[in-house]
Amino acid sequence: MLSILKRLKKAEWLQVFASLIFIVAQVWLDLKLPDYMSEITRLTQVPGSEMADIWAAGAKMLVCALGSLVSAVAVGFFAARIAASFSQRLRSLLFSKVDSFSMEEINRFSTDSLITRSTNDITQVQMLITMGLQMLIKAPIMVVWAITKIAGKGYEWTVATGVAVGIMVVVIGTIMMFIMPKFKKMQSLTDSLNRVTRENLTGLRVVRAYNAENYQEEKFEQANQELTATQLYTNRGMAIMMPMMTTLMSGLSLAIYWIGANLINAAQAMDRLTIFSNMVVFSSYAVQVIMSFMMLVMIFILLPRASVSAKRINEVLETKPVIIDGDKKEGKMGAQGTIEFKNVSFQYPGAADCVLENISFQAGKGETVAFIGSTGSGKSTLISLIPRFYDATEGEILVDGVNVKDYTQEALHNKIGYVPQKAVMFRGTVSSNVAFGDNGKKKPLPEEIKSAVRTAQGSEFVENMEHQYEAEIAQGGTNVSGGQKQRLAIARAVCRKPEIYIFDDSFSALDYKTDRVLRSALKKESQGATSLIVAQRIGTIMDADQIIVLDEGKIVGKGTHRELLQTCSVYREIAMSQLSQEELIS
Ligand SMILES: Nc1ncnc2c1ncn2[C@@H]1O[C@H](COP(=O)(O)OP(=O)(O)OP(=O)(O)O)[C@@H](O)[C@H]1O
Repeated sequence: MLSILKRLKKAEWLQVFASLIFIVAQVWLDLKLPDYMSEITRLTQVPGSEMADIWAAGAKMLVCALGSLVSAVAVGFFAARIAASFSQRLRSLLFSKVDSFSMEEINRFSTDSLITRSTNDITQVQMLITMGLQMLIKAPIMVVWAITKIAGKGYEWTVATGVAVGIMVVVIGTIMMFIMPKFKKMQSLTDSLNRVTRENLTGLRVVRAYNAENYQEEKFEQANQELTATQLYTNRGMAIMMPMMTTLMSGLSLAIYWIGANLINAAQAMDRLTIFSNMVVFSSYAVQVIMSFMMLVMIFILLPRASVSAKRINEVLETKPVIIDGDKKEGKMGAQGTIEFKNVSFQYPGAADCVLENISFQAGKGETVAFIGSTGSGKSTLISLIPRFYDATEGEILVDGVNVKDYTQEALHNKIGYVPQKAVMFRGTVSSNVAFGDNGKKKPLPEEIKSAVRTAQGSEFVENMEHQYEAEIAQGGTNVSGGQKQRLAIARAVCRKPEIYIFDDSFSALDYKTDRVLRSALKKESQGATSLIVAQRIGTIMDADQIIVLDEGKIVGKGTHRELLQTCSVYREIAMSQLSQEELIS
């Protein structure tokens, strides 16, 4: 918890200090009240007291109470401000940290846990700061101050208070011992609940189509049940604790009055009034002591969960991304548009075997290199190494003659137009999705956006939409078809005017005709740009300058379509399964 508080800014520490002053003022004013109460008690008992004196003491009491109220409001105000601005900053820090993560870190934490950490965990810390600042500081000051006030006012009462505090410590300690570990479990159970909910919502169509609602509900119920059981356990602990505390408080007041009654009985007549007034004051202070402990109990309720949350937030913030930026912004002179893999091998983090082994090839400027192979042969993995979604385990990948690790990621990504296997759309408009991101150049003009959509064969459907290029795109592109999403994703890459295109099976949702027309439009548009295309269809890649055939992570064939038909049995097999005899020899 403390390590996360190190991230508080100077201005926030100043506000903490200001709160401290108000808290001390509040405690002082609260502890002043019993003194006036004692004076009023004394005045009412002493014959011949002036009514005006009673009014004066009452007025002072009122001023103290009002002062305490103002201080409490001020502390509440500061606490809310500090907590809100601190959590706003934590959210931004987490967001940009997660943005800098490679797929390895994202997979390590899991998307669901990263969402819980950026939302629920920060709320826990925010709650602790809001409540804690008021209680955590106030309670100890109150306890110490109240104890010094009651010291010496009668050892019988002090013993009674000591016993009550002793009982309370034992009760709190025992209950905490049982419920603390449960608080720790609660956050990871929230992760699970998020995971099941997210999985269900993203896969809703499949869930419906397969009548899997019951199965999903069972999974949700299990996660929900576990979280509920843990919450019930902790809440029951708290439910026992609170009435015990109030009983203890009432018991202590009773004990103080009972002891007081005995002391008054045994005392001389002239001492009775002093004992009575001491008793009134003592019982007020003793209640304040117990109240302070109760406040600490409240903190104990929040603290374990918030400190688990703080630890989880810190884990993310302190993670050093495995992908470290280089400092180069430019490639080698004369090597622009070239890509070279030199003996590249790759193993997914935690996986037992290499997914890619000893991959070497070169792509010259303006060339099209295609990758084909059976499912799981490593095609997507291979091309994901170029934008450094992962770093190669062995070997080197050169873009424009420079190792990808030596570039700043921004400079590297500015060179690339990447179209993923599954087209990703963001909530916004057609234009905002096509002109997405930054490529280090000027923002594209509306004409350029239109031209990119035209190249991607998307003009017709976009212009048929209401508001055309300003038509709304729902989150995840749920209001456009799979093929339309792919076209917009391709238009996004075209609009970027990159040196290198990477198409990860990006033509699969297009019909054969559109696929062909799109590729020829793309060829015209992207003259001079190097293209790497992963495809399942031979038709898509037949014209490539170089086709690389992958099998179980190894290159088993390299050459043009015609060459491979002669030399590579794996390629021939794929080709024969897709093309007619005429197409094969044409
Ligand atoms: N994040 C990951 N962690 C561990 N292994 C992975 C991960 N992603 C993919 N793999 C494994 O790597 C291998 C290659 O996967 P990849 O997605 O590169 O294949 P592919 O040739 O593109 O397949 P497809 O044609 O089906 O898209 C597969 O065996 C897959 O199980």
